[in-house]
Amino acid sequence: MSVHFRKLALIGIGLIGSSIALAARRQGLVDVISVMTRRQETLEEARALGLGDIYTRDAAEAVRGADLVILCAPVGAYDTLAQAIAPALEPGAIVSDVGSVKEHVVKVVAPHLPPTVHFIPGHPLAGTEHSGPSAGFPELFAGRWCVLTPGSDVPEAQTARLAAFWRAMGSNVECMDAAHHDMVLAITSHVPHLVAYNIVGTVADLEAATQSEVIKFSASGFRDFTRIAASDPVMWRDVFLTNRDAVLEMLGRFLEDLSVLQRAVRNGDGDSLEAMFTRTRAIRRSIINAGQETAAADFGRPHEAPPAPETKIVRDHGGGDDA
Ligand SMILES: NC(=O)C1=CN([C@@H]2O[C@H](COP(=O)(O)OP(=O)(O)OC[C@H]3O[C@@H](n4cnc5c(N)ncnc54)[C@H](O)[C@@H]3O)[C@@H](O)[C@H]2O)C=CC1
Ligand SMILES: O=C(O)C(=O)Cc1ccc(O)cc1
Repeated sequence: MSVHFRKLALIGIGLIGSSIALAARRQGLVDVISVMTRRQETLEEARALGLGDIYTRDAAEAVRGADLVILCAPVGAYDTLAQAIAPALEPGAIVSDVGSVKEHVVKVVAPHLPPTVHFIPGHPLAGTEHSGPSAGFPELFAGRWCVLTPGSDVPEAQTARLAAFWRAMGSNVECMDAAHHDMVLAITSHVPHLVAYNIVGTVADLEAATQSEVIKFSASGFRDFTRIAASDPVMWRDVFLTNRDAVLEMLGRFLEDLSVLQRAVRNGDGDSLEAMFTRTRAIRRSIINAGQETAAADFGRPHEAPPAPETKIVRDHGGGDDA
């Protein structure tokens, strides 16, 4: 299905908004892109990057005449933004979003919208730990899933149009119920981020001497948590404020399972540990087979020349210069 929109309004222009601008432009999916953000500095950054055609800090002005509006701000800003755009929305427009939670979005956005628009919440399951307009790139959505959660009142043809827009940017698209989305994402995304924030936070609280060793020897496992724990603080604050029930449900299960592992370690129960680690290895293999990760070591990072080797002899019997 070929797809084309006259005017795309992006409300918020960080990693996701800028990636949509670049991908939609590259694929020729829109004639005009209007860019709205709250801060003048971010607007100027977007302008310097050439992400749109119209730049404004006025959300209503951005959506006027738009046949596709996508909210791309942290979800905590949605209520105010929906109120601001509602009076200026074009009848027949599709209003969507990219927020990481969906039930809350329906709750705070839908009541403000006129019945003449089609509200189809969305969530591209694609991102990085970087934020802001310069973090975006047009390939971000390629091969990744985008979940749409249309209400039962939305005509199928409108959902099909939005799905075609995401497919044209390289995404696979699946529709589901907002509550189901929030439960699935709680365990695949939200709890893993909480665990990463927690383990990196534990290190941040260690005394300075131990902390510097953790940083130095981080490639032993810790490093891979730090990428996730470097994700945008405002965006993730909003996720945990707005998907509380599903996160608490999945966190409860996680903590129960962690206790089982704790007992196995305490009891020296090697059979249980090995059985568990064998099951988890199989999960990673299926993610690779599904094309959602590469099998390359180091999370597919290109290998750079390592820094010059440093050898240090550490004595555990105290004293002396160990250089
Ligand atoms: N970062 C990620 O990996 C992913 C994020 N998302 C969702 O996408 C949305 C945007 O996230 P990112 O682009 O990563 O964030 P970001 O921090 O890179 O960009 C957010 C942008 O929103 C705008 N903004 C912030 N507060 C605003 C306000 N009060 N009013 C108007 N505009 C405001 C600014 O333009 C800012 O650059 C969030 O709702 C997030 O849950 C979805 C998938 C992946
Ligand atoms: O950077 C990563 O690994 C992510 O997990 C990206 C991400 C963050 C938030 C989402 O709602 C979807 C994808």
